[in-house]
Amino acid sequence: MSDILNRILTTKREEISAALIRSSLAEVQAAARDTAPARDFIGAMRGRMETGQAAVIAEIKKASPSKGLLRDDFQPAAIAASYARHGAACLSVLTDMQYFQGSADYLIEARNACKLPVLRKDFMIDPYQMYEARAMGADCILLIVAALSLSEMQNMEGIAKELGMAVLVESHNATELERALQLATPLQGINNRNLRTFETSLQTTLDLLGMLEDQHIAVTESGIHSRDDVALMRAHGVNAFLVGEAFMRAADPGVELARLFGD
Ligand SMILES: O=C(O)c1ccccc1NCC(=O)[C@H](O)[C@H](O)COP(=O)(O)O
Repeated sequence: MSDILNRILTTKREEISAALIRSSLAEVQAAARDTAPARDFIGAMRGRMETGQAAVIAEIKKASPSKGLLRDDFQPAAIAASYARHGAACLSVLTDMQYFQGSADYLIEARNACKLPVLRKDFMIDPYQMYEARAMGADCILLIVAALSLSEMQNMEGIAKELGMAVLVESHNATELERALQLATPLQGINNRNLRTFETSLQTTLDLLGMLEDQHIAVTESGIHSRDDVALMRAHGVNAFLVGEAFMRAADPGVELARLFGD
């Protein structure tokens, strides 16, 4: 496991211990079950692709370990509304505080500002976080194969299903993808970022694509910056994208989405 992932996961374990003192598992489970039903994340993705469009998961991320602060003028509700106006299929909102300057409040504000389904982008290692995610309104959660055993992922996928949330499973290499493919979710994320060097290479997606089957949706994640990047992916049949930095650095993130993905 990379150093950065190790550090993040250590922080997550500390955060979960602290959260359990504030609210018990039973309390968070009750809050999750009291929340309005989840929006259809996979349906929104498929809806775009069925009409020949790219399905873009547009990310709301203030900062990142690899790039530091990405956006000073950070207003999640305004960004979400702009993404919705300019054709995003779904949102991804970073809720990790320590490494990404994210927050649960940002997810709540972004989701309230539009009708798009929302991914809670965080480092999920414990079922507690799944109930927390649903209680804050998340419609989808991320499972990072590098951070979890197969049985942990299967257990968490089962809880997501019970709560009506979709699962995006994320791999960085063929060994991870073999494990990811043992889950039921069609949403298979391939992350182009090497977590040791932080370099991104779209070749990672191209190398792993052949392992997926017709029922899967390949989501290429990280390092999409230009219309050429989008065209390269689409030429290889990849029509689902998770994009953060390129949008966050633009004056209007939604306008940049339309520029990268428009005809
Ligand atoms: O973005 C990082 O620096 C990072 C570091 C360590 C673990 C995960 C990290 N990023 C999470 C992501 O997967 C990206 O936010 C997402 O794929 C969007 O990537 P980009 O378009 O390159 O911002």
